[in-house]
Amino acid sequence: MSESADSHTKTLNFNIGVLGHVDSGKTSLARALSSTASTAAFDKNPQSRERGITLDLGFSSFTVNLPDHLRQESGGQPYDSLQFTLVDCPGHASLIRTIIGGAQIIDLMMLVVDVVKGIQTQTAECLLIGELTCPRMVVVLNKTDLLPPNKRQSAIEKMTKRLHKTLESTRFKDCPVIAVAAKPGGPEAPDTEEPQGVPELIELLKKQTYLPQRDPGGNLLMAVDHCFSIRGQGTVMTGTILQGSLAINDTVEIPALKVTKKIKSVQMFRKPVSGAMQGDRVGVCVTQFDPKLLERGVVCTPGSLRTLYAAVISVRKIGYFKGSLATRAKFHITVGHETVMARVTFFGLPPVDVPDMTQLVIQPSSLETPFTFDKEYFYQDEYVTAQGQANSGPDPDQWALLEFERPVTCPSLCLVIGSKLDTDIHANACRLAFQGRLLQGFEDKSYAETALPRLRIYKMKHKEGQVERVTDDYTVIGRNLFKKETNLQLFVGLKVMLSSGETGVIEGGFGQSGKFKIRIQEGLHPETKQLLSSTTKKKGKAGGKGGQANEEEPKASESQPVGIHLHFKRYIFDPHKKMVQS
Ligand SMILES: Nc1nc2c(ncn2[C@@H]2O[C@H](COP(=O)(O)OP(=O)(O)OP(=O)(O)O)[C@@H](O)[C@H]2O)c(=O)[nH]1
Repeated sequence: MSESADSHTKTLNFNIGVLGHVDSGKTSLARALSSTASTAAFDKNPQSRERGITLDLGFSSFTVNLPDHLRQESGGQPYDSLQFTLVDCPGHASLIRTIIGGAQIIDLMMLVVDVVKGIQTQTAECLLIGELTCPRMVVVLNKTDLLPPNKRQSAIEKMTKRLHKTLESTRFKDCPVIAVAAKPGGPEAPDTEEPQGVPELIELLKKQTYLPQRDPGGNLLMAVDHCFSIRGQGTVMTGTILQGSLAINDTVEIPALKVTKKIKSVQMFRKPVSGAMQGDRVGVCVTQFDPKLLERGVVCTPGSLRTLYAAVISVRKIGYFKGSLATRAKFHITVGHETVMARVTFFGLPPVDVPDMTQLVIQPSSLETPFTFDKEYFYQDEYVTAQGQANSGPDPDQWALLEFERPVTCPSLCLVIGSKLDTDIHANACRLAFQGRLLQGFEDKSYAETALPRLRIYKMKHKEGQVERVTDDYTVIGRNLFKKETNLQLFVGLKVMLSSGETGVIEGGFGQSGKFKIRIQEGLHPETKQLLSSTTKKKGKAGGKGGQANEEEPKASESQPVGIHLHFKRYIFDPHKKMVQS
């Protein structure tokens, strides 16, 4: 919670994410709110006008009188005013980046809907993101001036009903819906045209506020969105503190530049302060560096962030995503404050014939599925939705390995969103594919050799061959299970099953053509011997070499009555590709 420059007044900062489909009027609304608040009689604070028009890279703020319910809630720590910081989220990529980065600090989401167009693709995506990250929402139906005056009220009511129906299945079930015209007349209208419904919206926002939980503890993480230098003073980075706190004289790290810098001064909305904490928007002046090197990025407690080449995440498919989640496919991954491409490998626990109910228990934290290197995991060609869970609840026991195209810097356990941003926004399809939480990061560039072999993800394989002949009561020669070039040593010791019922063990290769010896511990059944010797006799007649151990390949047309079945596991990241018995 911010302490304003004047130590006699204390301002409570409340962050509102402004989200909605392209062109729904987010920026116009943010502008209308800021200017209405600073010019109208909402605020008796003399500094509000100056603050209210601070528009910088999608962030604006305005100050209003503290509502009574907050005065009561804040009890021993009374505030004098309430500052709304609007985080206007523009294009999609920056939207999810901002939201994920700001997940801990957005206290309320304002979903802007074009009243004429209703719910559009991005509206639905914003709703999803809101569900993942935001405790409260207000829906703003914008552009009501475009409705014919005589049908305006009924059209607004109809749209409100439709929205409530859509929201029924979300946790924003009873959220308020309000109608406005942020910029009546559209782009051509003169700026003097007064917005409609904005004072009412401000009142509604005030009612929806609560005391946000901010934690000054833990490592500092600040998202920087702008950087410039001031001659003689240093370089200023503006941004939002996502985690922890900072103060003058602290040393902070800029991971992208691999440098640490000392904080010389801090400002909040142009007023000097001695420090700031989670949720605050600040300008931080540090010792000089070239601002061009850091357009956007993060600042943190030295050594607290990790640069990852790959990661294991818990994963849940987003129900509205129509595409498939195929292993080895590439997705845009938003993690921490970055969006990068990554190749994804999905895996889960081995399938069970009889469902073990303990495996279907949903983790209460809903996003964090325990992950450990000690378990064995089952490779999935495609993400598997847990039985009976549909897409609504968290999937237990579903993970994914992400291999980033370039390393990412992020805090541990952060939220991860996978999307297909290259899908056409007008295709009317949800581009958010899955969400999860980062559970295990791989910081070593050579993770494929060092860490991945520890990740025991296996595929089940099945091979079928035939017994060619018997050499003695305890040994048979098999064929057609392996190719000539297969390294049979990798299979030595694996158990096989004969179609006649006996089990055996692969003892080693036999000759050069991929044949192999099987040791039958219990001995061959007399019937099996009988069956095989009759085939061998037949073959002997045909080929003239029956009974003798040789490497001649039998003709494909010759039927072999005894089959060999081999089931084994293959660990997909095993550098030696050793085969293991199932
Ligand atoms: N008629 C009318 N037009 C509006 C209203 N609000 C916004 N517009 C117009 O709608 C267009 C989009 O407005 P913006 O505020 O830029 O929308 P946005 O959602 O911020 O757009 P992006 O950031 O590009 O996603 C502009 O041409 C605005 O002038 C309104 O209340 N009525």
